[in-house]
Amino acid sequence: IQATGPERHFTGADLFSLEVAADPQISPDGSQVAYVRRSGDIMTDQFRSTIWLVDTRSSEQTPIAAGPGGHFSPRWSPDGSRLAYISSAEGGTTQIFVRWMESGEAVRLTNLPYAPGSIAWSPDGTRIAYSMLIPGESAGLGSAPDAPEGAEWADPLDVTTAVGYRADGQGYLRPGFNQIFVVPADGGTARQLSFGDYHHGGPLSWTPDGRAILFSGDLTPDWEMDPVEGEIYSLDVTTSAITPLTDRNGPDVNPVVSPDGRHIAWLGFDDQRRGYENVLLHVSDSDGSNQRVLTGALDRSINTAIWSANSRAVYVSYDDHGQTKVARVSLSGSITTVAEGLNGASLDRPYSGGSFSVARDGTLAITSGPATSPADIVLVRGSNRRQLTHLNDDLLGHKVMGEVRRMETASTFDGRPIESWLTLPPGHVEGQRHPLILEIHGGPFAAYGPHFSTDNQLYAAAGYAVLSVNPRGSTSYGTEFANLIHHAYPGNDYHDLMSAVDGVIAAGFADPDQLFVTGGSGGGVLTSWIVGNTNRFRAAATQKPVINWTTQALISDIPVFVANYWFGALPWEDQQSYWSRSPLSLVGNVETPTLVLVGGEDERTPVSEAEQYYMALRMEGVPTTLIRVPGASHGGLAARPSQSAAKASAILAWFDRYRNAPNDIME
Ligand SMILES: CC(=O)N[C@@H](C)C(=O)N[C@@H](C)C(=O)O
Repeated sequence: IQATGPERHFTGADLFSLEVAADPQISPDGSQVAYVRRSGDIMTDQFRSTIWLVDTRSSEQTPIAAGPGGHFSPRWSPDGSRLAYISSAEGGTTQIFVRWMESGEAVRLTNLPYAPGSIAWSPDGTRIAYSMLIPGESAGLGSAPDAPEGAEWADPLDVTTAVGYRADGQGYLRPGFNQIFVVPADGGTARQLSFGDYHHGGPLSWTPDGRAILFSGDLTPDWEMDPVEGEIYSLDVTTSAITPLTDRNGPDVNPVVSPDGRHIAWLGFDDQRRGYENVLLHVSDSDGSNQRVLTGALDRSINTAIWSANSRAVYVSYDDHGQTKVARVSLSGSITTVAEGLNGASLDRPYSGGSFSVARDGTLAITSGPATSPADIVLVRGSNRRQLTHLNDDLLGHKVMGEVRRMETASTFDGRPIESWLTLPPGHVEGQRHPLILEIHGGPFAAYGPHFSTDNQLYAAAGYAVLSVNPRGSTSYGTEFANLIHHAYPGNDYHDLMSAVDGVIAAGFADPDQLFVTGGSGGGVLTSWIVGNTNRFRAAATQKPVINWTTQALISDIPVFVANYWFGALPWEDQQSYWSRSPLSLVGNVETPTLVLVGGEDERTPVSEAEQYYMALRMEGVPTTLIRVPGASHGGLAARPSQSAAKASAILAWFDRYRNAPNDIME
């Protein structure tokens, strides 16, 4: 069928044309920003990563690595003359490349058997440190008979004694440990610096004299059973001797040495085995003495820390009321917000996020954009903001997108203010009511905000208003609000969600007879919880949910964390709590037609969670359908544009089936 005019609404096919900016790295002199551009590719059905350079004066763009393969992690040499990055340009395993900016020549520096990560220039620009997994031996037990020559036998048995033997996005893990290496920056032989059966984690930070590299890890025998623990260590580049710089019960991670070498900044908290803790910015003297917290008064979690060039302050990003901001934190602890409105690279749902870097003079490069478009690169100099890229103007400039409005309601449970964002159908006319989709975030310790979301825009283009709520438990409102669901999730967050729905009905935006609900992961938990508690919704779609906390605590890739931090007991020690907080315990109440959807390779909330719910709904005679997204992990449910568009389409088709159904069909 021939189109008779331009398509003014956002469509599933548009996902292939979206582009989003990530990982902006401003050059030390502030003249250029290297960034990762992720672009939909209709022929491979993927988002491809390329590296581009944008001039901060002219906004002119130059490709740095945009040919075949994936290219990411651009990092400037300390003098700004070279750019290191990781790339699969030559096929096979990703490698470290360096580009000489003046000549434009790029060379592959390494020939590594496994993918490198956490690349970090030495302060004199002569070496690059990186981390890489060194495979270990599988635990052996018994043996197969000897194979005759030429025989083709099945793979040997896979024997494991590891706690972390699976990970979302990776499947069953190859045994081995992350080690730290260093390679000359103009080519040569890489040298392994760390050894032993422990993970030596990035990011890596050199001391200014180039003699040591700081990293984090848990180098204690019990590391497998304590998923949160971590300390900062100093690794001597010559002798490989390791010196611990921190020692407390709780994570100490992301060390960064100040440019003058006098201080170390890092992130961490005291572990109280609570579901949520604010991650705090710490500093100490260079030997780990004189440790103190700089952001205790902020009551927000710190995501990233970068020293100012004069070593007097640390720039940090943090989430506040669903928005990501950058603040300058002085060594005396004064905190000044210097940039707002950051946006992350995730496209399907409106999660908070975003990244930034700082030039020598304090100019910031941030990822930012309105709620109706994916993130671009924005330059922030004092109170001046300048958008350097316009990656989606060509696609979205002539489309009518769903407008996003901030809402606030008092919870009927205890009167607390509950913030949310309402995406209205394009062309909304004041006073018009729409069918409403309540779309619930996961985590549960995470936050939605005024950020671009393909799911919400597709639902809005189909005529639905979409409500993204931050119920109790959401991050970016402080420790007390987040921990209102400690050992009590799902629970009173239900009332916050219902209050937000009633708020948009009272405000005249939503048709009270046309309510729908969906959400993923923790949002899938709450979707299933809602239909177990009320029949107000015409239809539901629970995505990658936890349905049974006992199986989740034993089969997911975060078993010890779920048991120790979200329950405080093992399933057989407190089966009552595990069962009463499981949506499966309420399945006998469900009458709402409920679609169940999960990634076929989800290791976080495994496929068996969704399958249990689907079968329980079938046994109860509730209208349902099970959708598996082939090859999709938990984090990658929307990684392939075709699947992301088809997922939204399936949910809309399910809701449309019940949208205009007469009430007697619903009963
Ligand atoms: C900690 C964690 O992974 N929780 C999951 C159960 C979850 O809810 N994830 C969210 C962030 C998602 O939307 O996938």
